[in-house]
Amino acid sequence: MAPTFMVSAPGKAIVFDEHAAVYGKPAIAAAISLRSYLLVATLSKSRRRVEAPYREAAKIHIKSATAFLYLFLSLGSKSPRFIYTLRSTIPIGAGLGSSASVCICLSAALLLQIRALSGPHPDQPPKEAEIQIEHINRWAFVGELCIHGDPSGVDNTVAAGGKAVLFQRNASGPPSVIRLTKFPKLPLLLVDTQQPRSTAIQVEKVKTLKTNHPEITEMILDGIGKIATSALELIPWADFSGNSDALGHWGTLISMNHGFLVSLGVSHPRLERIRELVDYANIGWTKLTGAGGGGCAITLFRPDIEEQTIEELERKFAAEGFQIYETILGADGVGVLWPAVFRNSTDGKAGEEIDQKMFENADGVQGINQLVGVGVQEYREGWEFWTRDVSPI
Ligand SMILES: Nc1ncnc2c1ncn2[C@@H]1O[C@H](COP(=O)(O)OP(=O)(O)O)[C@@H](O)[C@H]1O
Ligand SMILES: C[C@@](O)(CCOP(=O)(O)O)CC(=O)O
Repeated sequence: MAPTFMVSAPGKAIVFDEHAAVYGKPAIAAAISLRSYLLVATLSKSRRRVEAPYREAAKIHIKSATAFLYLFLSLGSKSPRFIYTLRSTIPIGAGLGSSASVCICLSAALLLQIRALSGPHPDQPPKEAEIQIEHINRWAFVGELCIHGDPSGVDNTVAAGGKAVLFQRNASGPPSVIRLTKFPKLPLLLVDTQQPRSTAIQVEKVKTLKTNHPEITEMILDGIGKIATSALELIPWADFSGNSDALGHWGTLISMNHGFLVSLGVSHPRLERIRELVDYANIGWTKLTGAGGGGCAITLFRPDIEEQTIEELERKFAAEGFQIYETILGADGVGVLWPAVFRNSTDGKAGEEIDQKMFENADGVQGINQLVGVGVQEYREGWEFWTRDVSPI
């Protein structure tokens, strides 16, 4: 009987150049340490059934249940004796690529079950690892087609390989995607306005602005495009540890990028409130991420911020109904915990299997992170990742 195992994949944040990306400018999206986790447990022979990963048939789950069924019927092992249990720490519908992360988990788990992947293991040649990542990514894209209709493929590419990508739309074909394997791991505050938003409406807003004020809007879009280029130039050589100017340089670019997005009309009073509170606390540089009009803001921390200042700010956010996440930018891509057994443990659980009940009962984001997390506060040993060849940037 195959052991119980687990796979995990990150969400994403657009770090530079949303909206300008629609008009062919380069944009940078990076993996964040909020993740989906999928536990695959084998049933005994007497219990032959397939259990879908969503316990409540809530409307919001229907699309991803469809993706699961499509992938399961395309890739599923001939012996349907498994329970797939999905838990996630990524807010849904907030522009953080939750569905792509789910699809990467489903695709990786199903491909592992039919033994169509090799690794991950520490000695695996990067070229071979790259092939596995792409195999997972392509099937995940099929799942994304079920959920999003016509996605660009950026979210699943980031969730598969982690770190970050530079993507650029192409008038005559699919977008070009360059993997940024040297992208730094940076602590990030992610604040969810809890304000629902529609990407299509925000994109339409910019289109109308461009029709009514073509010259000025194009100037703004050009300006935004130059921001990603400038940010990119720093990656190969910069030290982002806080001992150099690199972090401040990126911080300035983040603030400038937000200013441009405000002038395109895609911010929201709740997003501006986040920026105001962060600016008063003077802890970092803030911009909206994704389509805007609600959704999330990201703050890159200045170096040497006192924990107390962050805690005070977090209290203010909570009092005003914002949801906060301390995350890492440039997180790892798809990972595997095989078998799903505790390796390190301060609670005397080392060697114990992480079973379905334990996973289901984990209490919220914190509970999931404590149990199996590869996030910020927790890093459970045993997770392995396919590691790509290091690119020049
Ligand atoms: N963890 C999840 N569980 C169930 N369904 C999900 C999950 N994540 C995403 N989805 C489905 O995918 C849709 C798109 O969500 P998401 O990827 O978060 O959108 P975006 O990143 O564009 O804001 C949701 O409306 C929901 O139907
Ligand atoms: C506004 C835009 O640039 C990014 C939208 O991001 P999201 O849907 O919020 O993840 C649209 C796009 O590039 O397709």
